[in-house]
Amino acid sequence: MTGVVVMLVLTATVIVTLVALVLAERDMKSVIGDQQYSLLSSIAAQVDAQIEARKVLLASMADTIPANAASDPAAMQAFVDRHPVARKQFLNLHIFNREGMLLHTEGDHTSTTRPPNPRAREFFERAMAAGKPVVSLPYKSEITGLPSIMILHPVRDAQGKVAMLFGGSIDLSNTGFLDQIALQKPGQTGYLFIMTREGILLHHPDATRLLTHINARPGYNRATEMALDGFEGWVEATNKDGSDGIYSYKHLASTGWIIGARFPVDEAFAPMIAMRQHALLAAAIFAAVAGLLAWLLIQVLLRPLDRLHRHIGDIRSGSADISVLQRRRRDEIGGLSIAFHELMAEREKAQEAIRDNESLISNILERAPDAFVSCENTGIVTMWNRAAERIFGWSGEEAIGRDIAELIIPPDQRDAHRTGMTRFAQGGKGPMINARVRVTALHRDGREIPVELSIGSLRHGGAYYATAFLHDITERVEYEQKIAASEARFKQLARIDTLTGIANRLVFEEVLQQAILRSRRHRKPLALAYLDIDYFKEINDTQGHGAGDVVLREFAARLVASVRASDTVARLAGDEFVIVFEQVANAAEANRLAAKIVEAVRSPFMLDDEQRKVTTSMGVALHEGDDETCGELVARADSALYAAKRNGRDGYVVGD
Ligand SMILES: Nc1nc2c(ncn2[C@@H]2O[C@H](COP(=O)(O)OP(=O)(O)OP(=O)(O)O)[C@@H](O)[C@H]2O)c(=O)[nH]1
Repeated sequence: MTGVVVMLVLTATVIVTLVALVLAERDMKSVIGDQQYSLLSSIAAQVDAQIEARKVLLASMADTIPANAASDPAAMQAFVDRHPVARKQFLNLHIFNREGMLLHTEGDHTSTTRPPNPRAREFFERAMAAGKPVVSLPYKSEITGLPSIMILHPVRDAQGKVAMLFGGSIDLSNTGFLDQIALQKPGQTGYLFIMTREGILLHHPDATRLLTHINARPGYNRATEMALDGFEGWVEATNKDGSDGIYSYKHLASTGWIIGARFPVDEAFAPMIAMRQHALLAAAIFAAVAGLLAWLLIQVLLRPLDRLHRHIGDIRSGSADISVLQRRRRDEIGGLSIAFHELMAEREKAQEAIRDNESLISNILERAPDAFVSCENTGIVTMWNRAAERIFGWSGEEAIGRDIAELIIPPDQRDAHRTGMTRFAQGGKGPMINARVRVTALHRDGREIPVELSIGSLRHGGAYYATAFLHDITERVEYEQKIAASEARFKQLARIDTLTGIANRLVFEEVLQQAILRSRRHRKPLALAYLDIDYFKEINDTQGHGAGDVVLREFAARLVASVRASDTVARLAGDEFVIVFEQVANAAEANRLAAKIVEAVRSPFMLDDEQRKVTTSMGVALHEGDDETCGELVARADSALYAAKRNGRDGYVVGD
C-alpha cells in the first residue's frame, strides 16, 4: 500500500510538471517567435534607413555636381573628393548619359563607353521617369564579381531637362552595408538572409548561393513558399535538410525585398530543453522526498495497525489471549480492537459450544447400544465404539487403522463390499447409503452375526467418511425363527382334526374343489361319501365322552385304512365324516367302495377292554363332470346319508 501511495505521488508530480512544461513551452515558443519577428522588423527598418540615407546622399550630391563632370574626369574627381562620406558609402560613383552610356566612373578609375544591356536600359528609363533616386535589381558586379545594386539619380540641366544620370553602386558584401545585419543573426547557429520578392538571394551566409534563386536547391520549405506568397510574421517549419526552425519574414519598404531569419529549433529551445530537464529532475527529487515523507507518515500511521496485526497473530498462535487487544484507544484502531475482541469472544464461545457438542456426540456414539463404526473412503476404520468392541470382539485399539473388510465383512461379501467402497470413494452414493438393511457381519471368532445396518456419509475436513450403525439382531432373528416354526405348526394344526389326526373341514373343502376341477379336466367321475356313526350319542351317554372319542379315532382310522392314498378322509364335525374318492369308474364301483367301508366299521370296537359294536350310515353322490358346485354335491351326499338312515342305518345309499 505504501508503494502505491509513493507511486501516486510520483506520478502526480510528473504529470503536473509535464503539463506545466507543455504550457510553458507553448508560451515560450510564441515569445521567441514574436521576439524574432520584432528583431527582424527592426533590422528591416535599419536596411530601409541605410538605403534611404544613400538615396538622400546621392540626391544632395546630384544637385551640386559640376556640369562638366561627365566630360572632365579631373572635375569629377575634385567633386568626389569634396564628398569623402560618399566614397565610403558607395563602391563606385558613375555618370551616365541619357542613353545609359557610362561616361565616368570614380573609384577604380576605369571607364567604359559600352552601351547598357536591356535590363540596365529598363533601369535607366525607370530612373529618368521617376525623377528621383531609384534602386536597381541586384546584379553581379563586373569589378568585384560580387552581388551589387546601384542607386541612380537623374541630374537636370538649367532647363530642367535630364542631362545625365548620377549613380552609386553598392557592394552588398563588402561595403559594410549588411554587416550589421549579419551581426544580429539569431543565436549561434541562426542566420539572416535577404532575397528579392522573386526569390533571388542577396544576402546569405552561404556565399555560393548569392544571386541564385532560393528554390535552386531541390526540396520544399513551407516557410519559403509562404514568404514568396507575401507572408510576413513568424512560422515554424522544416527546411530542405529536415531540420526544424523558426522562420521570420519582413518586407523592406524601400525595395520590396524580403528579409528573413532562420532560428534552429534545437538552439531556440535549448534553454527550454534544459529547463525541462531541470524541471523533471526537480520534480523527481520532489516526488522522491514527498514519497519518502508519505512512506514515513504511513509507517507512523500504520504502526498501531501493525501492532493489532501482531496481537491477532499471537492470539491465533495461542501465545496471547484476547485481553492484549488495545480497546482503550479512542481512535479507529481502538474501535477495530473492540470489534475484533467481541468477535473473538463470540468465536471462543462458539468453539466451546462446538467442543461441548463434539464431546457430547462422541460420548453418545461411544456409549450407543449399537455398534458405531466410521471409516475413510479407502475402508480404513477411524471410529469403533464400545458396542462394536462387544459385538465384533475387536478392541478399538485393534480395529482403528485397519481395513473394515478384514474385520467384519464375511469373505464371500468382500468383493461386493469393495465395489461399494470404490463407488463411494468416487463420489457415488451407492444403494446402501442412507438405507437400513439386514446383513451378516463377522465376529472375531469367525461366527456370522446378523446385524441391521444403517450407513450414512459424512464430509469432514475435506474428506468423505462412511459411517455405520450396526444393530445386533441375533436374538431377534432367533425369535423370528421360533415364531416362524410355531406359525408353521399352527397351520399345520389348523388343517388337521386334532382328535382323529385326519383332515378337517377346511382341507376337505379345498380338496373337494380341486378334485372337481380335476374330474372335469380328465373327464373321470368322482364320488363323495357322507358318513355318520349310528347312535353315537348313546355311546357318549352310556360309556362317557372319552369312550366316544376313542370310537371317533378308531372310526377315522378304519376309514383311512379302507381307501386309496389318493382319496381324502376328513372329519367335518362330531361324528360326521366325508370321503372324496377320485377317479371312480362308475356307480357300481361307488357301491362296492361304500359296501367295503360299511363292512370295515362293523368289526367290534374295543372300549375299556370291552367290545362294542359300532355301525355307520353312508350316503354317496357321484359327480360326473357337469357344472355342479361343491355345495350341491355335498347336499346330494347328505340327502343320500339321510336316505341310508331312513333305511335303518348300518348301510349305504348311492344317490342318483
Ligand atoms: N365323544 C364325543 N362325542 C361327540 C363329539 N362331537 C359330538 N359328539 C356327540 O355325538 C353325538 C352325535 O349324535 P347324533 O349324531 O346327533 O345322534 P346319534 O346318536 O348318532 O343318532 P343317529 O345319528 O341318528 O344314529 C352327540 O351326542 C354329540 O354330543 C366328540 O368329539 N366326542
